[in-house]
Formats: sequence, C-alpha cells, structure tokens
Amino acid sequence: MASHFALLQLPSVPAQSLRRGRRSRISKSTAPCTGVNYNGPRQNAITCCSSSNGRKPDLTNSNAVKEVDRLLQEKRRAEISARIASGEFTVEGSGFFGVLKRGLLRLGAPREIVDLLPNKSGGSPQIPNAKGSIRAVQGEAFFIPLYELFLTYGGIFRLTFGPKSFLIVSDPSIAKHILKDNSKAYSKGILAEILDFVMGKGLIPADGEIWRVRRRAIVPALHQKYVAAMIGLFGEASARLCQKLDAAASDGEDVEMESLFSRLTLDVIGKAVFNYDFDSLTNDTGIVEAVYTVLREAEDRSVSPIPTWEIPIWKDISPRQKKVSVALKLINDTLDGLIAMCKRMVEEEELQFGEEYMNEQDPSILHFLLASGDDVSSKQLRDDLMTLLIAGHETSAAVLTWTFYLLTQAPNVLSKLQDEVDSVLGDRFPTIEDMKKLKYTTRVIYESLRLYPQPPVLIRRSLEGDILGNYPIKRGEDIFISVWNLHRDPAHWVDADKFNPERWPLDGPNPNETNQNFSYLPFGGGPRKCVGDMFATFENVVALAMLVRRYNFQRAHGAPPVNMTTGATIHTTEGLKMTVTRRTKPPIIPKLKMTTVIVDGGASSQPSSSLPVAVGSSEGEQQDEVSATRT
Ligand code: HEM
Repeated sequence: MASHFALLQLPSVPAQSLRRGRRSRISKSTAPCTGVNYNGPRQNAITCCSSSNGRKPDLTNSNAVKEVDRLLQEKRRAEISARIASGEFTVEGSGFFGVLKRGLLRLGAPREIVDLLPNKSGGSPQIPNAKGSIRAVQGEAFFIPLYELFLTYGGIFRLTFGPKSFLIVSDPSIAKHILKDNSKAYSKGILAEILDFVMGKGLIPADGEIWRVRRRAIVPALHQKYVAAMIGLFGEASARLCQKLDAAASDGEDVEMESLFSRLTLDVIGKAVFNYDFDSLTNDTGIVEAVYTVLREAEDRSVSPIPTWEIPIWKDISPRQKKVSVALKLINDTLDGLIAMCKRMVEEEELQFGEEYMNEQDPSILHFLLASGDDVSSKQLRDDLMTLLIAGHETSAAVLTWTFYLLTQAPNVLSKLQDEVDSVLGDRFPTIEDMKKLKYTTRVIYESLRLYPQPPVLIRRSLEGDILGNYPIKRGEDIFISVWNLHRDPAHWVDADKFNPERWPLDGPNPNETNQNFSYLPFGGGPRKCVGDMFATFENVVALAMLVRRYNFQRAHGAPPVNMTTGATIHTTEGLKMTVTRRTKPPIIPKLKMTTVIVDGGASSQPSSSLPVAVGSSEGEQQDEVSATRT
C-alpha cells in the first residue's frame, strides 16, 4: 500500500465547475477499456466492456463493443488534442501577453512557439490550469478523472479547488526529474501528515536525515539470501490458500478472492517482517481485526475531505476513533512483545553478523535489524515494522486481485500461463531457480501492474523552487505523479488499455523504470524506489503460479460488476467473486507437499529442519494433496 498511499485530501470548498459545459463524467466511449466499471460505490455503473460472469462470454459481441470503443476513443482523443493545441483549456492570464497568446493560438500558431512568449508578469510560461469542480473527483476512484484531465491538459497541469491546488504530473521526464534527478528537492508532504498516526517516522513517510538513516539500515535486510528463503514462505502460504480453495471447489461454493488475497499477503508479511504468524487465512483473531481496523482508517483518512480525526474532542468521543486507538494499542503491544522476544533470541545467539546474515529459525527483517546492532529507539523500530507491514500487505493483495480479474477476461493468457507453470514447476513447490524460468508468469504480473499500478498516484511536495518541464514552480507545491496516467498514456503505449503480457518480449529484460524511461513505474524510481520490489514480484509470481496450475477461475454467476475504488491501493467496491474449479487437464494436478530445506546463498537448496523452503514431492507419493509442514 501506500506511498503506497494513493491519497487525495481535498479541501471542503463550494463546487465551481469550470469545465465549460463538457461532459463531467467519464463516458462509455472514453473509459480505459478493461471491462471494469469506473465508478465509485455510490454511482451508477457504466460498464466499459461487457462484464459477463466469465463462463460463456459472448466474444463476438464483446469484440465488437471493444472495437467501437476503440474507434470512439481515438476520435475523442484526436478532438481533445486539437482543442489542447488551440489553447482552449489553458488559462493564459488576462494581460497583454495572455490576449496575444490566445489570439495567436486561434490563428493556428503552434503551442510550443506561443509558450515561449512571456506571461502577463513578463515571466515564464504558466502551467495549464484546470480549475475544477470538487464533484468531478469525488465519489469515484479519483485517478479516473485525473486521466481524463491528463488527456485534456497534458503531462503537467494544475488542478485548483478553491484555495487549494495540486500539480498533476503524467509526463515521464518530469516524473524522472522529481523522483530521481532532483529528488532531494521533494518530500512526501501530505502523505507524511496523514500517515503519522500509524507509521510515525517509518520509511515511507520519513524525509531527510531520518529517511536516509533508516533506508540505509533496512535495505540490507532484504538481501538475496533472505528473498530466496522467502520463496518457501510464499509457497507455504499459497498452499494454505489452496486448502481453502480445495474446500470451496469441492463444495461448489463461490469465493471472494480479494479478501483471500489480503489474508494471504498479511500472513506472508507478518512472518517476513517480524516472524509473526497472523494465520489469518485460517483464523480471525483480535490482532488480525486490529490490523484491518488500522489499515481501513489509514485509507479512509487518505481520501477524506475533512480531517475530523484532528479535532481534539472528536478523538475521545467518536466510537470509530476509539476503536482505532484500541486497535493501535493492541498492535503496538504485540510489536513490543515481538521486539522483546527477538532481542532475547539475538542475545542468546552466537552471532556472526555478515552481509547476508540470516537466522534460520527466524529469517525476519526484525531479526536482521536487531542482529546488525541497529541503534534505534523502540518507537522508530515499531514505526519501521508497521510501515513494512502496511507497505508489503495491500499492494501485493491488490496486484493479485487485479491479475486474476484480468485473467478472467483473457482465457488465452491464462492457458499460456498454465502451460508455462506446468512445464517449469510440474507438481513441485517453486524455488528461487524457478523465478528465472517463470518468464511469462512474471510478464503477466508486470502487465497487471501496468494496468493497475499500486498505488496509482505518488505524492510529493516541493521543498524549494524548481523547473518542471518548462514551468517554474514554487516551494510548497503538492504534487501527484499519476502512475495510472503514465501507464496508460496512449501516446506511449500501443493499445494502452489492453492486457497484453506479450508486449514484454520473453527474451528481453524485465521491464522497469530505467529501461522504460520512467513511462513505467510499478515500484517508483530514484532513491525512494520500493525496497520490496523483488520480494513482491516473487511473492506474486509464486502465488499466481501455484493457483493457476491447480485451478481454473471464472467470475461467479451473478457476481456484482467489478468497480474500482481507491484507498491506498486500487480496491474493488464489492469484491471479486469467483467460481474455482480444479483442473483436470492438462494432466498435472499438482500434489503440494512441503519439506524443509536450507537456502544457500539464494542459489541451491539442501535439507534442513528449520527454514520453510518448499521443494517438490515426487508424484508417486501418497500425500494429502495440500499438506504444508509448518515450522
Ligand atoms: C507488488 C507489491 C508492491 C508494490 C506495487 C510496491 C510499490 C511501491 C512504490 C510505487 C513505492 C514508491 C513510493 C513513492 O515513491 O512514493 C514503494 C515504496 C516502498 N515500498 Fe513498496 N511495493 C510493493 C511491495 C512492497 C513490499 C513487499 C515491501 C516490504 C517488504 C515494500 C516496502 C516499501 C517501502 C519501505 C517503501 C518506501 C521506500 C522509501 O521511501 O525509501 N513494498 N513501493
């Protein structure tokens, strides 16, 4: 999730719609077309592509609808480009130069030339200004209207709501400048303010010296050997999910996959970060409920127009805020307990701390940090653990949710995926060596991350004046870098809205922000790039591989349409209800058996008694099909 937090906090101001009578809502013909409805929970659904239950899709009809959508979309974009070029949407100022510019644009002078003229104060060109109605971005996933505005106003524009304004950046070179080339001139701004109650000065919201010191302490903990060991943990947790799905498949019950993915990734991250087994796939304990209470609160705060939680008396009387305080206390006490326990383990250990240090009983990040002699206050340590928990939890859950959603619409991709998984894994648990071989599986995850980036927007605040593109900006500007827009820019991507893992050649490198020149930012970029990118990629690849080799997935009959809504990541509004059936063909029905091995330097595997890294059972073994030996 959250810096990872796709946050939009807007001031409560009267609406002033200055969109000049144009449509104020996304329309059927203009919504990016992946079959998702682009409305929030309180609005009528507008379905872009036909969203059948997935059992018997009317492909001919749906292809025709897609083609019409595509043509209409192209037409509309051409119109919009012409209008942008004419300067129609740009607020140019009312002075002499403003009038002159408007006149020249009307006469057909190229915009780039006109922009060279000074503005009314004799200074530099002004950022296009989209004065908007707050209603235009409320009540639906807010990055959708931002996409529309991007198509209208271009790669950088100012969105003004009454007294407050934001810069919306969708231009790769400006994104690169902010995130990488001049990253020191930007902080996390409002994100840090909103997340303070839960992450304090943890790595995501922290800035300046605290961030530098904490990043330097935490990054080494996610070394290669650790990530390799985690593959076993991912397999183990996915096998537990398979147990649940087996039961549903044999009982003929539909399953809500979004919440199951959330539990899967919570179980993974608890063990990975502080060696705590939430066991949320099996149990609903108080601590699991507490974690969800806090997560929901963080998400709600990030999209709430009025910060009621800052009103002193409200904190004490609001039942909801009281619940949040109780939940936070429970989590903090649990973390304090885990830190104390881990400290005792470290004290009793014969420590040989080195670069790829890992305790076999407890390979967690917490153990690494304590063993490294990390000199840090317990509050800071708690903030960091909480940040990693949140950062690594909902992001991965969202990626899996949208990947499975996309797969239900692309049976050809699913069968290609199953072919690869069958041939690479057979009935084994995945190992680190398999990660290199599961190339198509990895491409599916990367393509899903392109269409549904988590989070869809990155947040920054300028700490000093700067130049973005051609435009000077002042200190204190709140900036949203719309990863959603970058990832769906029709000028950059062929068939931008199409789920097409083949766009990344299997013999080419994995796509990342560097080789895509900041048009693709699934894990951010520059010094604040995600520290868990490899961890998360492997986690998603393992879960995806283990699920698709065992089951076929279809949207359940009568399932509600899939609408998007935002908190920290992109959620569905009503879940992702699916019918799961066991595969009978091709011939492999994986038998999942867990044995334990040591991971040696991230490359080879040998038997051990402690670390839960998975290896395959032979097909002949008479085992329960999903029996994970847990340590
Ligand atoms: C698919 C899953 C994930 C996605 C899509 C993702 C995405 C991102 C993105 C886009 C950023 C940059 C935010 C910004 O620049 O404002 C980020 C930062 C971060 N991520 Fe992730 N992340 C994922 C999983 C994880 C995991 C598993 C962990 C931890 C184990 C993690 C820990 C962090 C941390 C600590 C930061 C902040 C880094 C800093 O500011 O120095 N993430 N993530």
